[in-house]
Amino acid sequence: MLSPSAALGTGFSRISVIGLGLIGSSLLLAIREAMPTVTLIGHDASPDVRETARRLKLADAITDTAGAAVADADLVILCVPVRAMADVAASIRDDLPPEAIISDVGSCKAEILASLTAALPHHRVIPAHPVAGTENSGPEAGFASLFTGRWCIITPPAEADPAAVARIADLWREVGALVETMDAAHHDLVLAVTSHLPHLIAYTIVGTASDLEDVTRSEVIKYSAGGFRDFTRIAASDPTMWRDVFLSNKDAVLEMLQRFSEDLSALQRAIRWNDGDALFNLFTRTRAIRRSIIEEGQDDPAPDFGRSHP
Ligand SMILES: NC(=O)C1=CN([C@@H]2O[C@H](COP(=O)(O)OP(=O)(O)OC[C@H]3O[C@@H](n4cnc5c(N)ncnc54)[C@H](O)[C@@H]3O)[C@@H](O)[C@H]2O)C=CC1
Ligand SMILES: O=C(O)C(=O)Cc1ccc(O)cc1
Repeated sequence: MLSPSAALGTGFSRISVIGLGLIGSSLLLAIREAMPTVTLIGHDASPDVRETARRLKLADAITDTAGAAVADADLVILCVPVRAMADVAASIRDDLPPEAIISDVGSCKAEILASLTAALPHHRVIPAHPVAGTENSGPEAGFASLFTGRWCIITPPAEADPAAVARIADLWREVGALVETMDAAHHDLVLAVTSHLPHLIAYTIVGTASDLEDVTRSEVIKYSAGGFRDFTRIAASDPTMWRDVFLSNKDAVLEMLQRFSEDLSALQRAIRWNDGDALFNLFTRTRAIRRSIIEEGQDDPAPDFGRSHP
C-alpha cells in the first residue's frame, strides 16, 4: 500500500540516505519539504555526524549501521565520497530489499556505475549527479534549496528499467532540479572540463600563491582581487571528495589537462612575443561565451547559491 505522497509523486514511500554531509543533508531537507509524508532514514559512518544529524532532525531515524538504514527502503541514495561508494554498496547487500532502487550523487559516474552494478548485480542501479554544491561540507552545511533550478544528470546503464529511471528523474524534479539523462562516459568528459579542471586550476593557483618567497601571505590576502578570491573559495572544497574525483575520473581529467596545457603554452608564447592580437582575440571570444550563458539564463538560477550559506 503506497503512502498518499508516494501515490501522487515518485512512488517512493521510504527513502534511505547514506552519507549525511553537504549533499546527503541537503537532499533529506529538500525531500522533507517537497514530500512530507515520505519516511526518511539516514546513516553516516561518523558517530559525530550521526549525532549532529539527530540534533538537526534530518530524518525520521538515523541508524548506527548502513544495513539497518536500508532494510525496508524502496530507494537508497549513496551520498558518500566517490571512492567509498563500492564499500557502502557491499555493506548493504544483505539487507537491501530485492525491489529497492539504488542511486547516488557522485561527481563522476563511469567508475561508480561499474562498481555499484558489480556489487549489487540483482538490483536496479540508477546513478545521478546533481550539479549543485558549495565549497562547504558536513551535515550543518546542507540547505533545502540547494538543488532548486540546478541540473541533475542521470546516467543509467544501457539496460536500465525505464520505469526506475523515470522515478529517479521525478524525485529530482520534486526537489526542484532540472533533469538531463546521458551516458556515464560522456558525463565524465563534460564534467572534467566544466567542473573538475576548474577545481584543479583553483587548487594549483592558490598553492602557487602561498608558496611564493618574495610575496608574503598577508600581501596575498590583503590584495586579493575578485579573481583570486573566487579561486580561494573553490580551493577550500573538501580534500577527500576532490582526491576521489580526480582518481576516479583520471582519464577524462588527464585528457582535458593536456588540452588546457597546450592552450596555456600558446598564451605564454603570445605574451612572450608581444602578440596582442592573439590575446585580444581569445579574450573577445571568451567574453562572448560568458555573455551568451547569461543571455540563456544559465548564469546562476539559484541566486543565493553557495556564498550566502555559512
Ligand atoms: N560538495 C559538492 O559540492 C558536491 C558533491 N557531490 C558528490 O556528493 C558526494 C558527497 O559529497 P559531500 O556531501 O559534499 O561530502 P561531505 O564530506 O559533506 O559528506 C560525506 C559524508 O560521507 C560520510 N562517509 C564517508 N564514508 C562513508 C561510509 N563508508 N559510509 C557512510 N558514510 C560515509 C562522511 O562521514 C561524510 O559525513 C560525493 O560523492 C561528491 O562527489 C555532488 C555534487 C556536489
Ligand atoms: O562550489 C562550486 O563552485 C561547485 O562547483 C560545487 C560542485 C562541486 C562538485 C560537483 O560535482 C558539483 C558542484
